[in-house]
Formats: sequence, C-alpha cells, structure tokens
Amino acid sequence: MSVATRLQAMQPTDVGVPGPTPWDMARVFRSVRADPLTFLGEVSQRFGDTVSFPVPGAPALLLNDPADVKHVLQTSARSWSKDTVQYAALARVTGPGLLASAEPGWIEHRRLAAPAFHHQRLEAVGDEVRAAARTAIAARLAGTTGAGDVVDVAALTHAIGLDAVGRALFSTDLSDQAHDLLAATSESADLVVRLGRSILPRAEWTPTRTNLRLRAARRRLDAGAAAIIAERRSRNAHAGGTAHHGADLLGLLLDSGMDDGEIRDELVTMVIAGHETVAAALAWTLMLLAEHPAAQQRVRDELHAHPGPVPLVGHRDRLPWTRAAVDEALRLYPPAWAISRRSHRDDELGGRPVPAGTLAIISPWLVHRRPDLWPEPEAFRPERFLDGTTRTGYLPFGQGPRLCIGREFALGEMVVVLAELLRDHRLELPGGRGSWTRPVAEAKVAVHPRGGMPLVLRRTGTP
Ligand code: HEM
Repeated sequence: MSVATRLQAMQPTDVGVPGPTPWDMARVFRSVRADPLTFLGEVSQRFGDTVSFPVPGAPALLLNDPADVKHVLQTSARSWSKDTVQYAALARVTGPGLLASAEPGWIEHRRLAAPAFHHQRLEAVGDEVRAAARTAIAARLAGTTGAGDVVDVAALTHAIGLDAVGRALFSTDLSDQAHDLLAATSESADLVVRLGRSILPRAEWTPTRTNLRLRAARRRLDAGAAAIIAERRSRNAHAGGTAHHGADLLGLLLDSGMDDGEIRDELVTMVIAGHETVAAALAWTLMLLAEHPAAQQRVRDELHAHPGPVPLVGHRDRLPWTRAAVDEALRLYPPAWAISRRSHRDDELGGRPVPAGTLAIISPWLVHRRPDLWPEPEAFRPERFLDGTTRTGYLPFGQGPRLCIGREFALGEMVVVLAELLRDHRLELPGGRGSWTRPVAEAKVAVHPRGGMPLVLRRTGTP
C-alpha cells in the first residue's frame, strides 16, 4: 500500500453527519473512558439522533433513531456483523461463542442451543432458579437480625445469577467453584472493557499487564469449564454411558459433536452473558423498588394475592405489576448499554448512503431515554408496561436475529428472585430518602452499580 493510500485510509470518511471534532475527542478522552454513558448522552444532546465520531477510515456512527436501530439490527441485519472491537475484545475471553461470534457459523450454534431455552424446558427449571434464589438469600441473611440490616444486594444477585445459570443450564452446583468463577468472570469482564477502550490495541501475545492478567483469568475459566464437562461425562458414564447427556444446555452441547474447545466457549459465554446481566438488572430493580415504597408494596400485594411458586414462564398474567416493574427497571438500567455492528456492504441509514466498513454504535441506555418515546424518561413508572405490548425504542435484549437467547430465562429469573425476596421482606434506603445517593452507573460489560448496592432489608412484620 502506498503512503498516499495509507494516509487516505487514516482520514475519517465524511458521510455528512455532525459530531465531535478530533480536538473535542482529545479533550474529553479520559472522561469518555471513565464514564462513556455520560459522554454518549452529551453528544446525542448536542448533535442529535445520529452522531459521527472522528475515527480514521470508515465512519463510526452513534444511532439513536429507533428506525435506524431497527434497520441495522433487524431489517438489514444480514449486512451488519459483529466484526467490531467490542466483540473482538469479548472473544478474547469467550472465544467465538454464541454472543461474540460473527456470522455465518453463529446460526448453527444458535439452533443447537435453542432447545435449552424453549418454554417447556424453562418451565422445568423453575424450581432450580427458585432454589438458587433461596439458597443465596438464606446464606446472605444468615446471622442478620431481619430487623433492618444493610445488605449489599448486588453481591446477593451475583451469587444468585451464577448459581441459577449453573443449575438451570448445566445441572451443576457451582457453589464450590462460585468464588473462583465469580472472581475470574468479573476480572475478565473488566479486562475486556479495558481492551475495548484501548487506543493502542496490542497483539494478544505481547506481555502487557492486561494481556497477562487476561491469560490468567482465561486459565481459571478454562479450568472451571473443564471441571463442569468432566463431571457430566463421569455422571453419564456412571449412569451406563447413555448416548444422551441430558436436556439441559450442557447435555445438548455434549451430544452435538462439538469439540471440548467449542463447548468451553459456549459455557463461558453463558456464564458471562447469563449472570452479569441478570445480577446487575436485579440490583437496579431492587434499588428502584426501595426508592418507590408504594410500587414495592404493590409487588408484595400481588405476591400475597397469588401464593405458591411463581412460574418462570407465564408469570405475567399472575403478576402483571411485578413484571412491569422489571420491564421498567430494564428500560432505565439496561445492562447491555452498547451494541455494536459493522457493515460489510454499502448500505443506507435514514436515506443517507454509508460505505461498507461503517461502525454502528447503538445504546439502549440512550434510546430508552428518548423523551418523545418515554415521557419523563428518568421517572420510574412500571405502568408504562402494564399493557404488555411491544414498544418501539425498547431493546434491553437487543433486536432482530441476534436477540438475546436468554431473554425469557432472564425475565423469569428476575420475577422469581423478586418474589423470593419481597414476599417476606421490605427494602428500604439506608438513612432514608433524604440522605440517599444512587450508586454511579458504571458501564462495564454490563451497567453495574459502582461499589455495590447497599440497601436495608427488613423482615415484614418487624418494626
Ligand atoms: C437481564 C438480562 C440480560 C440482558 C439485558 C441481556 C442482553 C442481551 C443483548 C442486548 C443481546 C444482544 C447483543 C447484540 O445484539 O449485540 C444479548 C445476546 C445474548 N445473550 Fe443476553 N441478556 C441477558 C441475559 C442473558 C442470559 C440469562 C443468557 C444465558 C443464560 C444470555 C445469553 C445471551 C447470548 C448467548 C446472546 C447472543 C445470542 C446470539 O447472538 O444469538 N443473556 N443479550
């Protein structure tokens, strides 16, 4: 490639979309890395629905118009792939598992995993999710008085999230490995974010601190996955070595003919995608309910009006308000705060041609705060979702063919955990409303409450 061609490739491509200048970006560089949510909010306020970032080569566009979002993720999904820095960084941990994989191999893996998320199967694992919630709640509350102890509900929901994935998808009790798996997934998630935001991407083999730490975290995840696979094979051998390893996700993967490396990638994908997101979403939901005692009481009233175990699937008819509270919490705090795609063909966005190679950044966090779609967008109002209809500009689980495979599982899990916790407990803000400050929403792999989520948990019936 000639110098002129190289220089040409370094120039941002102008597609006639406004956005910050390179100078603007240089000035805010540090704060963007520390707090991308605020930065994205500011640029969309300043430049509108489509914002262009001054990066070398093909355009990088932030898309906030639901029509553009639908175009990229759904209508024209075949022209846009996950060939992006975000997913390349994730693939350093998960390998080309279902979440990070770019087409075309993805569809076979999706078909293979799908039966583990079908309604029938999810109905069958409701007890496991309930058991995960009960065990973690009992462990966390052991030794507390029940009369108003401050509990970090984010740590609680992490423990539940991991255990629920283990029990429901791998029929495995992960409690022995929980500490190590939680530490390794959260370490990997932090490093993935760091790599995704690095201005100087280095080759995987260079001995940078991040690369070395990532390799160590990967080894721990590999060991965890290998132990889960070995345990299932040995269980199967003891049961007479039947041809089928079971109806859960791990059984499906083992029966599929995938090699152990591919199975490892899917297991690690599900552990990361399946517990970080649900844990964060639940922590924010509990905070919002603590801030809104009347909404919380309405959840409890619904639970008392319908005693008995809450089903994972089909809970909406019985507990419409509880489910609406979950939907509204996912609007305000969508754990997956950024979704990226790269076009591999020339395409059009809002009537404007965009070349192959264009990067599209979609932030559910921003789209969910559009005042034209969500009046008083910062207000927590579960009633927005009471009618149960699909809403334009609502995509906590993505949209189109790559919609979250764990959506029904996650929603069911969230409702079941709320039921287990709120039936007999009241959540309050430590120090009361006057002295309460929300934890900072930290955009990592999921949007987490920085420093945890300390809330008062009081057994109902105690003063
Ligand atoms: C509140 C919880 C969850 C949220 C907010 C969430 C969000 C998302 C989003 C936005 C996507 C699409 C990403 C994209 O298009 O680039 C996605 C995909 C995915 N999610 Fe979830 N997720 C959640 C729970 C789960 C659970 C419980 C699992 C599994 C146990 C899971 C596994 C996956 C997988 C494997 C994909 C990739 C699917 C594909 O590309 O075919 N997620 N998730």
